[in-house]
Amino acid sequence: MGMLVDGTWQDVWYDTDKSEGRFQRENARFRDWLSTDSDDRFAAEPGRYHLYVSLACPWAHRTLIMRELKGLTGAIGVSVVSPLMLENGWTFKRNEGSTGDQLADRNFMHQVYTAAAPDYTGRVTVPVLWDTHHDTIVSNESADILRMLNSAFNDITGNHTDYYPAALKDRIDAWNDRIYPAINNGVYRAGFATTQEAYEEAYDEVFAELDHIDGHLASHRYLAGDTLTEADLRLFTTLIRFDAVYHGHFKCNRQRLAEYRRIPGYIRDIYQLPGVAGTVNFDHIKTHYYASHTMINPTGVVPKGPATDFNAPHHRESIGR
Ligand SMILES: N[C@@H](CCC(=O)N[C@@H](CS)C(=O)NCC(=O)O)C(=O)O
Repeated sequence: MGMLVDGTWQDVWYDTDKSEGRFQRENARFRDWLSTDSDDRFAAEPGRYHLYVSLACPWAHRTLIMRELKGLTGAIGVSVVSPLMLENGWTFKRNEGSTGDQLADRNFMHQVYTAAAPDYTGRVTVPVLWDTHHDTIVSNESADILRMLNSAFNDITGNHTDYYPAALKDRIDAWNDRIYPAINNGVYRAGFATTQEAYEEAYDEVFAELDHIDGHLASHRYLAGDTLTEADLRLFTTLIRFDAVYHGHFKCNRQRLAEYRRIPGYIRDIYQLPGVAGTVNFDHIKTHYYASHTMINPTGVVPKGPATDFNAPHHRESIGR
């Protein structure tokens, strides 16, 4: 674990000293957008853009699911990093489960960042959307990448399914605003807290929001109603990891999600959508968290369980109808 400082890699852990033990996520720095206009700098074209992802990472996972649902697997290539993130950060070690860097055969993810910005200072995160024409990073913000994949390639693929429809925009935005701090980032705030108070604050927020969601799902198949939207995809990647990782490793252990009434069926509903199960890799997920965060789990031993059947029937087809 580390970061780039003026383009040089430094092996340092998150600094929580200045924030009373609270983990604070850094904002993404590359925030350009793909365009449907062929004259624009980042025009959408098949074969031109590439995703750098970790199969362990919930933020990267969102972009892989959208790539599947939007029929973009042929148009956008993928490089998967090794699940272990140690002194060199994310690596492309093929003997540790990486596909290798499919574009330039680099050894480390930080070299992707310095290829785009030689004097970059900041964290080296996945996902990254890379442009092979300008040899640079378009975006390293998963929420933005999700929106781009949702709309920029529609005329190329003919897939016009909209996961951020105008009619549901306000509802989706409202859910995203709740779920990001309380759930997506909430589990990290619990897990990376270095004071009791910071941990308990995050833990309480995580379960208050999960309780709220479980209640909502009693009468709504998905967050925004009976339509699957990006808000569900953003929530799903945290939920699918919860019992395997966040419950134990991040100490979010008031209960397992399996003990909720509706959340387990909701997870299976999304898991069973065509293309989604293939994006879920529990080997990478568990190895990454338990073996990379050596200050939380110094032995690096990876738990075998839990044994959850995400293919069991979800019985949610008629909810809310
Ligand atoms: N805001 C980013 C966050 C991405 C992120 O934090 N990814 C994690 C992996 S789950 C990462 O690469 N962390 C490396 C680090 O913080 O040094 C997004 O949503 O794309």
